Amino acid sequence: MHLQLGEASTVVISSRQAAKEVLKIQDPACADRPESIGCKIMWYDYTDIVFSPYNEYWRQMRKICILELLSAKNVRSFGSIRQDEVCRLIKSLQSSSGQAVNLTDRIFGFTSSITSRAAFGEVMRDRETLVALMKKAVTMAGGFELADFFPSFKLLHVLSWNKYKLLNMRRKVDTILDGIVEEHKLKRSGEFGGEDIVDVLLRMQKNEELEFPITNDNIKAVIFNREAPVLVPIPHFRRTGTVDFGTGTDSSGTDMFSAGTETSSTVLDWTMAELIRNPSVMAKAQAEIREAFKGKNTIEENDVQALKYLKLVIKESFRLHPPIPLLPRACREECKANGYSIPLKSKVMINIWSMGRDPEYWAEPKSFRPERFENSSIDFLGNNFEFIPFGAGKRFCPGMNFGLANVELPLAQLLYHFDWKMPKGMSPDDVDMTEVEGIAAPRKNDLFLVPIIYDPSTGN
Ligand code: HEM
Repeated sequence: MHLQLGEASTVVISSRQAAKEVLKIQDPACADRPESIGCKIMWYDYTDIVFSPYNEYWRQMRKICILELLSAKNVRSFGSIRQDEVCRLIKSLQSSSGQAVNLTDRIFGFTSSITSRAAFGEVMRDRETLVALMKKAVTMAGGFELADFFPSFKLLHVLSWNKYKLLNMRRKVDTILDGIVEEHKLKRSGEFGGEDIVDVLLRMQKNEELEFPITNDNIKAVIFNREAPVLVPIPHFRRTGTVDFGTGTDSSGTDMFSAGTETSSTVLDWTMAELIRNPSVMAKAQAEIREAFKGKNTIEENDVQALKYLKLVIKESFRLHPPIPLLPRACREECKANGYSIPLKSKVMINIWSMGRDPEYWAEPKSFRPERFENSSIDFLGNNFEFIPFGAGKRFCPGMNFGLANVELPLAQLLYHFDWKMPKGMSPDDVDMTEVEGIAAPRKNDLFLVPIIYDPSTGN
C-alpha cells in the first residue's frame, strides 16, 4: 500500500516476500528511520541508537551497545537484578493470594524497576518526574505535526507551536539528565559490581580513540529513551490495513533498556491474557514447569532454558502480539518491493502484526496454539519474514536475548508459584483482548486476575 501525505511518501509492506526484499536482499537500502520534528528535539538530534540514521555514528554507537552495554559481565549483573525483582514480584503476589490483582500494573512495575536499576543504578532522584516527562514527551512527539508532512515549507516549521512546547520540555528533561550524569561522575559503579548504562557511556566518553567522541548530549539521548514514538509523522495505522487520519499519539517501545523492558512487559501481559483464555495451554505449561522444578522454592535463570513448551508459548505470543507491530524504516536509496519502486526517503512500515496473522502463512491464524512451532524450523532471528518480532537485517534488535530473559524468567515463576483464576463473576471469555491502535500494541485495558498460591513442596 502506498500513501502520499503532503510531501511524505509512505509505503506499508504486508507480505513475506516484499519484507524479505527490503530487509534482506536490498539491506541497507531501507535501514534509515523516519524523521520527525518531535524525535529530533526530544532525542537530541537523533543521536541515540534507535532514531539515528544508518551512518558511521550509528555503527559506532551500536557497537558500543553490543560490546559494552550487553557485555557478558553486564548481562550477568542485570541477571541478578532481574532475579531480585522477580522475587519481589512473587512475594507481592503471594500477599494478594485469593484477591483480584491488576496484573498489568504489577508486571509493568516489575519491568520498569529492572530498567531503572540497570540504566541508572539503584537510587535515582527525580525518577518519577523523569518518567512523567518522558510519557508527556512521547505523547507530544507522537502527536500530529503538519510540518512533518511538508519538510520543505520552512515557515510551517517556524510557526509550529508543538515545537516550542517540546523545546520547553527538553529543557526540563535536560536539567534532570544533567543531574544524573553528574551524580554518576562522582560515584562510578552500578549494582552487583557491574556498571549501569550511564557508567558505561561515561567510560566510553574518555576513550580518545573513538571516531565520534561521545558528548553529554549523546549520553542523554541514549538514556532518555522510553517508549520512543517511532515514525510519528505518519497517520495512525490500524493494523487491519485501514488508515485513520486522526492525531496519532501512540508510541513504540523501541529503545535501549527502557524500551526493552516496555516491550517485555507488553509480551508478558499478552501472554498471561492468552493463557487464561486457553486453560489447556496454561495447564500444559504449568505441568512442564512444575515437573522440572518439583519441590524447589526458586527457579534460576539458567534452569528456564530447559522449558521447551514455555518457549513455544512465548513464540506464539510474539506471533499474535508483537510488541512493535509496525517496523519503522525509511529509504536511504530507491529500492524495489514486489516489482514496485519505493522512492528515496519514503517511510516504509513493515506490518509484522498482519503477517503474523496471515492465513497464507499460518493455519488457524487466530488460535493461540504454541504446538504449531513444535516441529517447525520457523524462528524469530530475522530469517523467516512472516515472523519478525525483533525486526531483521542491519537494524535487528540488539537486545533480543535481554528481552527474552525479561520474559522467560518471570513467566516461568508466575506459572510455577500460582494457579490463576478470573475475578469473581467473570469467565475467561470476558478477558478484553482489545489492543491500543497504532504503532505500539499494548492491551487497551488492564488485566485483572486472581493468583492462588501453589505450594511446590506439597503440590497443592
Ligand atoms: C521482547 C523484547 C523486545 C522486542 C520484541 C524488541 C523488538 C525490537 C524491534 C522490532 C526493533 C526494530 C528492529 C528493526 O528495525 O529491524 C528493535 C530495535 C532495537 N531494540 Fe529491541 N526489542 C526488545 C527488547 C530490547 C532490549 C531488552 C533492548 C536493550 C537491551 C533493546 C534494544 C533495541 C535497540 C537499541 C534497537 C535499535 C537498533 C537499531 O536501530 O540499530 N530491545 N527492537
